[in-house]
Parts: sequence; C-alpha cells; structure tokens
Amino acid sequence: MKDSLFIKAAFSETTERPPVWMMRQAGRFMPEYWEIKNKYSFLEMCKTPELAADVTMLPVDLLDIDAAILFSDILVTGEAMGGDLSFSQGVGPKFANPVRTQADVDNLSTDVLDKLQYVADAIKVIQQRLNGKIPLIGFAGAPFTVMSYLVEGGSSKDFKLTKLILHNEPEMAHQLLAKIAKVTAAYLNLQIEAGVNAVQIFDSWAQALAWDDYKEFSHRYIQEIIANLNRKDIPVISFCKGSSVFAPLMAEAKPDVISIDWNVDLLDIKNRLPKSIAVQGNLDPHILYADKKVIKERIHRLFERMRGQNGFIFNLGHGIMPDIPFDNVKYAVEVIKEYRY
Ligand SMILES: Cc1c2[nH]c(c1CCC(=O)O)Cc1[nH]c(c(CCC(=O)O)c1C)Cc1[nH]c(c(CCC(=O)O)c1C)Cc1[nH]c(c(C)c1CCC(=O)O)C2
Repeated sequence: MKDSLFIKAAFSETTERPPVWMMRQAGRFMPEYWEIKNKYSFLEMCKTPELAADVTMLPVDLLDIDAAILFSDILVTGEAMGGDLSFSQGVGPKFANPVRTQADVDNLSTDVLDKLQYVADAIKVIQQRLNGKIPLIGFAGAPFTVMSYLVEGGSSKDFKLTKLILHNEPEMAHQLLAKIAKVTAAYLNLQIEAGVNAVQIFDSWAQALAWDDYKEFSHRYIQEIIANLNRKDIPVISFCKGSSVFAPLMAEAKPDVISIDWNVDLLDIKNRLPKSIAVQGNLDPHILYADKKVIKERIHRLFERMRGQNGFIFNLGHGIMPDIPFDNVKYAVEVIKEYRY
C-alpha cells in the first residue's frame, strides 16, 4: 500500500496528480445504493459484513476512486455505549434515550469492543474484495460530534442542549467526552488491527463551537485519541467543518492529514501548517450540481493552486449530497484522474 497515490500524498510524498476520494462516496446519489437500501435498513447494511462490503465497493467499481472508505456510521460508537439508535427516511439518526443527566452519563458503557466486532468482520471482507488494489480508510466520529447526537437525541441546527451542558455542567461534559474518547481510540485500534490502511476522525459539527470551547471540549479529546492509536504506518486524517479556522490547532494533535472545508484558500491554510502535514479538500460539494464545464474549471483551478505542493489529497469540503447527479460525480473523478501536475 505504501506505493498507492493516496498513502503517498497522505505522508506528504510527491505524486504525479492528486489522489481522489470523496466523503459519502457510497450513498444515496447512487442508483446501485438504492437497490441495496430498498431491501435492508441502514443499520442492517452496516452490521452485515457482506452488505457493508457490497456498499463499500460501489464507488470502487463504479467511480474508480483512489481510496475506499468503510461503509458504516460515526454513531455506531454511541450505540455500542448504550444509545438506542435508529435511522429513518427523512428524519436521519435518532437516539431514543438521550444522554442529559449525570445518571445517563454514568450508565454509558466503555467496554464495547465486542459489540463492534461486526466492523472488524466487515473490514476483513472488504480487504479480500479490494485485494490490494487501493487503500481502505476506516473512521470514527470525534467525541464532540458524537456527544451532540447523544445529547440532542438526533441532528440539531443549533446544538442548544449540548452547548448548555458544556457551559453549565462542564464536569459532566468532560466525563461524557472522556468516555467517548476512550471508546473511540479502542474502536479505531480495532479497525487498524482488522486491516484498514488509514483512519479518519470526523468532527463534523466542530464549527458550532467558539475557539476556547473547541479547544477544551473537542481538540483535547482528538489529541488524546490520536496519541493512543497504534498507528504503525497508517496515516491519520482529522476532519472537521470549521477546519478553515481550527486547522492550526488541529495540527497540534499530530494528524498526518487535515481535511479542510471550502471556506478557505487551500494553499494559504497549507502554508500555515507544519510542512509534514498534508491537506485534503476542499471543493464546495455544490460545485457537483453545476455544469460539467464548471466542474472541470473549478477542479483545475484548485489543482493549479496546489501545483508543486507535496501532501494534497482531493476531496470535497464535506460529504456528497444525496441529490447530486451520479454522472457529475463520475465526471469529476475522470477530470481528476486525467490531470497531471
Ligand atoms: C455527521 C455524520 C453522520 N455519519 C457520518 C457523519 C460524519 C460525516 C459528515 O459530516 O457528513 C459519517 C458517515 N456516514 C456514512 C459514512 C460512510 C462512508 C462514506 O461513504 O463516506 C460515513 C463516513 C454513511 C451514511 N450515514 C447515513 C447515510 C444515509 C442512510 C440512508 O440511506 O438513509 C449514509 C449513506 C445516515 C446518517 N448518519 C449521520 C447523519 C446525520 C445521517 C443522515 C444523513 C442524511 O439523512 O442526509 C451521522
């Protein structure tokens, strides 16, 4: 795997073009995803290794991307700790037993690896199918983002209850975050042990936090997780919405790659980071709704900006939306794969 474009770029080695993968590359924008989704629930798909492998392989086979990402969800850690998790169409994720009191926090288990064994099993099936062709990325949610779902009981626009706990009951918040961080490090090590070639930590909603709160309630737990990983030769990617602001702080947690949202000039932010840290990003996913001419022009604009930089992985600033035309995603991958610096 050391010679794959993705791993080389993640370790800031020279590549002839940027490698490409996209967050949410296996999902509802693909007709083939619906063929599976119409037969099984989302959690069944995650928990059945053969199905998780089938979905993981869709963008490998149909888009020819440079890295696969395990098909799962960031909320499986919250479920394993005791959250009553369900996903329903149009509603998104729900925890029926939200965590809001000290007793709720105390009730959460941190001895959960047995319950997540299905992920290790899925990784083994996927690696057999990939057969060394491209690397497989494992992932987990960051403690703050997972906490927000556990506390709110689902998705939230303003994270009101979560922030109220951070601000009024910081000790309880720290106990909750520390529990999630412990589980997350063990869970990522389980994935590494099972054979993933890289891991990404998703802190999707970090941008809701003020700088000091990000530092106290998010960053320090990500730092702790990264410090506890059995990294071997596996790159660690740190993603958050808000990385255009937080990246210099995120760098202190010592990831190999920081995934950048689309609010910032990618070269500017790269130049503000240690040379050894690669960047991943940062096309606005809405560009993939636009005309092909625009898609090509914006990708080339980004690549020209990053010409001569080691350590650049193409990705979107956030996940692919479910109604983006499949054909546009396929076209974007073709444009990227044809490019040479
Ligand atoms: C916040 C978050 C979640 N899950 C995830 C995040 C962080 C990434 C991000 O910020 O987008 C991470 C995630 N979720 C999923 C993956 C699979 C790998 C990939 O293709 O990137 C990954 C890496 C599949 C999924 N996770 C989910 C789906 C949709 C399930 C369905 O078919 O209904 C998929 C393919 C469900 C999910 N899971 C979550 C939400 C909010 C939803 C509902 C989203 C929606 O309805 O638009 C929580």
